[in-house]
Amino acid sequence: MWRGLIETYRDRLPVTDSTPVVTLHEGNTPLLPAPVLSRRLGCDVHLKIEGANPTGSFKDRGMTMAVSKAVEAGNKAIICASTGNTSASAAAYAARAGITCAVLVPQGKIALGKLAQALVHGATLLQVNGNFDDCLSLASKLSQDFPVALVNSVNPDRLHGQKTAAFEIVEALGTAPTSTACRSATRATSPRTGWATRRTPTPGTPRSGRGCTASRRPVPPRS
Ligand SMILES: N[C@@H](CCOP(=O)(O)O)C(=O)O
Repeated sequence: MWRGLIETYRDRLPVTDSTPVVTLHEGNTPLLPAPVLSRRLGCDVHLKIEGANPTGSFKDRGMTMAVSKAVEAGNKAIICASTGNTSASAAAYAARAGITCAVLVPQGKIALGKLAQALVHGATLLQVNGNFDDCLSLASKLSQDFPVALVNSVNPDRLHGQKTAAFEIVEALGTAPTSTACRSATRATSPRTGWATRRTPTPGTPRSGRGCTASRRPVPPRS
């Protein structure tokens, strides 16, 4: 049975035997061949279906790490700024860990379905009269002034979790892809995914011969 990212990739993550693993069995998402896009772009395109994660987004990859490490450090509460997916994920993992989750959202600028997920999982919602950056500054200040862990992707543990998508991609393809692309909303994830695919051992393939560029630009068509 799939036991979630931390158990699967613990040799490549900053965890020890004493790290409490907070998991909803995230990861192991399908890598779907995309024939229409492949024809249009002139190369083999695969789509990683991250919506198949427990709360419906790739954020769960990072959140299993961030919440596990927050609990390991003795935190009884986490905080995040969000416009949607991060709040749903943070709330679900906090509920799993039995700790408090506070979510700062820009008033009127959050996806309602995601807001509902956060509330259903018991998060405390603070609406801020400002934009996402204002929420993040406030969340960051609160995490400095109070014993509460910030779980936005400025938290390096989040990025360690999110890089695991690369391990799954390489395992599914049997080799590193030429290029990975993430939508721009995942600023922190794109370089980290490229970093990880470059460093994932691929049996039978010289590692140095397989480059991977994390890019937000489409892959140029083959001539
Ligand atoms: N669009 C994001 C904003 C938070 O990003 P994060 O990478 O810091 O979690 C969201 O889902 O709220």
